[in-house]
Amino acid sequence: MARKFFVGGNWKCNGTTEEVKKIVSTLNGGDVPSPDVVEVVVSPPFVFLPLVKTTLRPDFHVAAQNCWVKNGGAYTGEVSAEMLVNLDIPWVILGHSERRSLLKESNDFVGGKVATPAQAQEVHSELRDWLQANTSPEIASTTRIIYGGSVSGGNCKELAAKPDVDGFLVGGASLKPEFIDIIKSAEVKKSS
Ligand SMILES: O=C(CO)COP(=O)(O)O
Repeated sequence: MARKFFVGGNWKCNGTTEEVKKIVSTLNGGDVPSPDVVEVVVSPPFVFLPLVKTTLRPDFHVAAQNCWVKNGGAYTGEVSAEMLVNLDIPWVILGHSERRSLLKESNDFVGGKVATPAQAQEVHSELRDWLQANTSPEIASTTRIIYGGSVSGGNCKELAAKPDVDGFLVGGASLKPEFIDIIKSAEVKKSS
């Protein structure tokens, strides 16, 4: 498989210590395809990173939700990439649309409105065409283009079946047991 399916769980600004322990326990008990079929990364709020990192099953990875563009210094409230690497967290979500929406830009598909599988495929295919024209055939064929916006246990299989949907960034549903079903949707790729 040229592009391994990717499932990211963005917990956004949610959770208490007890809730985080519960989510981790659900994930740890979930029966999911092996890491050669799907790469799973969950992204808790900064304050829970060490807890999740030390308690989450080793076949799942942990990401931060943002990081500062510069090294450490007089940047109150920021977290640098160096700090994440120091915690052995080499993943980070950068440029999430909700960070722009804090400044009131629209965010139509997040939190309730899902694109149809055909719409997702159309946009992903155009992005891949752009990569083909502007980078290289190798980059175009190996870059994973993941869909985010109201992915759920109910719609994940149909979305995953589209050839240019290489995975998901899941928000609300990543806090629920249905996240396991979403991870399982990677199996669709094996039969396509
Ligand atoms: O923003 C998203 C993933 O980071 C999508 O969020 P929802 O799945 O809650 O719509």
